Amino acid sequence: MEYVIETKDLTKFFGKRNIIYHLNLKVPKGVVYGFLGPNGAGKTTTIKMLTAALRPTYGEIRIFNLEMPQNRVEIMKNVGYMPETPIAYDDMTIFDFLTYMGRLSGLKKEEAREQAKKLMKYVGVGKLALNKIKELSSGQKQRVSFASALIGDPELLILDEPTANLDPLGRIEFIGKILSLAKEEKTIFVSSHIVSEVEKMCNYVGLINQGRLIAQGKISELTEIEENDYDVSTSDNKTAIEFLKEKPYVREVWEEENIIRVKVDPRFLDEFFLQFPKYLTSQGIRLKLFRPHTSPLERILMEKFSIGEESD
Ligand SMILES: Nc1ncnc2c1ncn2[C@@H]1O[C@H](COP(=O)(O)OP(=O)(O)OP(=O)(O)O)[C@@H](O)[C@H]1O
Repeated sequence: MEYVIETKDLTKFFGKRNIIYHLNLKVPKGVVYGFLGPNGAGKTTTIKMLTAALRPTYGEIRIFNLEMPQNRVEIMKNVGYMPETPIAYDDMTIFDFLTYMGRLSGLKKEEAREQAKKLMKYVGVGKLALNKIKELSSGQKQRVSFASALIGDPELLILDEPTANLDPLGRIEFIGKILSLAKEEKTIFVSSHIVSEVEKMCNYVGLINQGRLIAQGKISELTEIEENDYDVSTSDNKTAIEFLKEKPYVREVWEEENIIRVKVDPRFLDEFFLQFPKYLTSQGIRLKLFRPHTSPLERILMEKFSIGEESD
């Protein structure tokens, strides 16, 4: 397997505090890798080491199979990086900032200007081109920072909580953009603490908690275990519940705020899946909602993270 990012025993101390413990990240080419963990888990610290903004205490980092930080300049030519706190060039206009960043990445003046215009439009700040960075809202700054990461059409994007300041519509738009970049076979490493967002945008995940990698792999493989609790809503819940109560494979069934909760014997999930919708159709009852009670990734998180346990 070809890994775009690979770390071996990556470890970071701040003074005596061990913040990152023996992290072995493996990010295959062409995946959208969600680096998921709660506040303070160590996501930003890891990302800063990946982009050579911070030196590891020990451990190895290879990006495009080159060692970081020794090959920083060569590696970063092909990496678009969006830091957690974006953009220090407060007095520049958006247009000048993106043109300048294009020039720094080696583009000619005209190319840099053209690219800046295209990217401003792409991330939805075209109308603000002549506004200074310091006049922007944090969501607008985040859009500009995303544009800056896309300069030069890099193969790898490293994005640190890119949606943190976006409004709900901005988040949906952003996820759409990540999905279309994924179609172009870019590798995208994106940190987040929002499970639903990672589920929509990523096909790979690394779960980090208190500086340790707890699980890593394809989301579809990690979440393979079947869920036994389902949420169901129909156009006639009363009849649906009567049917379910009769079935030996239904362990429990009850209704909460118009949603039927069903606990199914895991050995007979197939029967449930086949018989229940068939029965509803035969009775002319419409199925409005049918989903596992807990989202698969959320379930993994709950299993793997010791919830409620405070770090030192
Ligand atoms: N320069 C530093 N000196 C000392 N401790 C630090 C430093 N930077 C980060 N830390 C500590 O390292 C831990 C991990 O922080 P980090 O910012 O990497 O977490 P994170 O997962 O990105 O969190 P968030 O989701 O809140 O951004 C925290 O406990 C933080 O207090």
